[in-house]
Amino acid sequence: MALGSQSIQSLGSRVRGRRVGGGRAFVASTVPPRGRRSSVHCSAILGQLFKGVSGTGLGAGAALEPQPELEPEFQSWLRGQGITTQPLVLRQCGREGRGLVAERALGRGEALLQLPDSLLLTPQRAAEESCLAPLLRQMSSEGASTSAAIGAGAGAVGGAVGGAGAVAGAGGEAAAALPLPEWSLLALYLAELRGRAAAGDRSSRWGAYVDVLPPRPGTVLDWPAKETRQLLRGSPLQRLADSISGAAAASWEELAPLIARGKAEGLVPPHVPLSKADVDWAFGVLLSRCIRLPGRGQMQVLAPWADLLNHDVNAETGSAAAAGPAGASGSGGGGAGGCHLDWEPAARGGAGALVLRTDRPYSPGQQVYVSYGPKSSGELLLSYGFCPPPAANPHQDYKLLVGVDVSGADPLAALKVEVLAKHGLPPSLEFPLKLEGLPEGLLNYVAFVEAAPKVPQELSDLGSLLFEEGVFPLLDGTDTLAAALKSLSGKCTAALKAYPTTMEVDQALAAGAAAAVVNRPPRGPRGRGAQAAATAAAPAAAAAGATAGAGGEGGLVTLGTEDVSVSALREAAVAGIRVRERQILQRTQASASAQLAEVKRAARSRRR
Ligand SMILES: C[S@@+](CC[C@H](N)C(=O)[O-])C[C@H]1O[C@@H](n2cnc3c(N)ncnc32)[C@H](O)[C@@H]1O
Repeated sequence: MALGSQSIQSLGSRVRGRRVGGGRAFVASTVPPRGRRSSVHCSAILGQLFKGVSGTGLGAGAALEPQPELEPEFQSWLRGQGITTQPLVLRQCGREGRGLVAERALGRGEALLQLPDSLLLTPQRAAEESCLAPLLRQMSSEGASTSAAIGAGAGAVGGAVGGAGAVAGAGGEAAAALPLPEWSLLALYLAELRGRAAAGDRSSRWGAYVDVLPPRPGTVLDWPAKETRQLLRGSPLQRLADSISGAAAASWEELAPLIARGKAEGLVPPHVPLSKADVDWAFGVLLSRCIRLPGRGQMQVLAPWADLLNHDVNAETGSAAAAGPAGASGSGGGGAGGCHLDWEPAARGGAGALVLRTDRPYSPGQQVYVSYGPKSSGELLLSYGFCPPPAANPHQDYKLLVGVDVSGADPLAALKVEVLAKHGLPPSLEFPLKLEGLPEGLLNYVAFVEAAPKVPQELSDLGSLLFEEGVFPLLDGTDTLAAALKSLSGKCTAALKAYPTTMEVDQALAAGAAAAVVNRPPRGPRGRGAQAAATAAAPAAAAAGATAGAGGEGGLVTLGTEDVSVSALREAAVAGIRVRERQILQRTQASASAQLAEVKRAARSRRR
């Protein structure tokens, strides 16, 4: 599924003439295309969403108290690789897990991190260092490159990855030489590294990095499939979950025969399982930590140390575009605010480095954030395992899928698909409905796919009028704008009916979790063993805007005074998302009805 915001925007930009909603309260909104995000932003202020709930106690301007070094082996490895970790220090940042904090006062525009190429786990490096390197080389020389299936599927994951917008197919600077999509190469090598680490094999230089990766990244890939279906029923998030798991499955389909061949040829050391479980874990790590570098041709990499930056939605304020550590993109420097993370060729005396540039001054003790991109709370939940309160997330939306009915019920379907293609539009599109207004171009698109002209050839003129001139004509005496508004209203009704729960139930579910969490004082710093459960707890804890203490084993975490299963926490987070989605649908429906009434009134007065 490739329902890109790029298409939505190009559609919007084409629509001229009679604008719908323009100048009214219900105005058009669009999403920046993933591929063109040009900056990553960070903020030192704990997000509004999480005000006062960080377990670190590190508020803006607080002095940084000395603490024992976190992940000392990892940090000593970094130093051994020539990295100066200062002036950022690794700290436990409450519910957000580990994060990077300013150790001293930082000035605006300071170049931090400075990771050289040798410290980036690139797809090329993964291919070269993999135990399957001989096979991968052979594939490269045979020009095997990317399979279409994976390219398409993984692209969907990539979009979720770190907001990576990261298309997992050939994308990086050395893409032409890659035997497999970037995504698959990284997953393959990461799975091998995990196997080696588990067996105590310290031969890889990445061992210290792999040791600090989360045992359960907490993405939707960790959710039981049945639970995912139940939880997301009725929500457009189900499509995102499907595309993420579909891409992971497609990638595994591609890797499995290669791994089997490598084992048969004795290339895989006996202590390295390269199991599906290890590859699945690697997909989760990539989904939540992979970084896309515009400065290196959109290459996706794992970047130790840089991938310890947490997300703050406010970190993108004041700038045109953003992506996250996982999608960290930033060529172009961004707008007024926000850190900028990207490969800078001139850094390190011209050798090049991954650089994080501060957007403004920071006080000692302030956490430095980046934005993982303009993502809804559901997108963050599925891709990163945490869920900011949807009502406070400016990127919260309801992704409405609109498309030509290709089931056979519409006799004009083939012609419609053809005309849409002529205008550079796909047969179906996701439009991000928001409380503030309709996505630009939505009504034009709906008017077209719903049209049923008596003379099919009229579709061609209709396409030109709607998409090139932004004009909604009369078609066989029917006002196409009125028809689009009516259809939109109907779609909202249907979407509202598709939820398995009621608004009241969802409000209670979400509020119940929030109350239980808020009533619970945060616990002390977590140990490594508690991390998996804590990560899983993050969604509802974040949904509640508070910290859940990490508790017991076997999927149990402590929430309020009770031990509840991680499933219950996810349920509460998703309930909070459904509440917001419903509000968006209701507002859209009300607005569509009001506009429809206005259109009818105008038609009546024209007739008089
Ligand atoms: C790129 S890593 C950042 C480092 C991470 N905190 C760690 O300890 O490894 C992304 C993960 O950090 C956590 N995270 C990042 N931003 C967060 C936020 N605003 N709230 C809660 N968790 C967050 C999530 O677990 C996410 O999957």
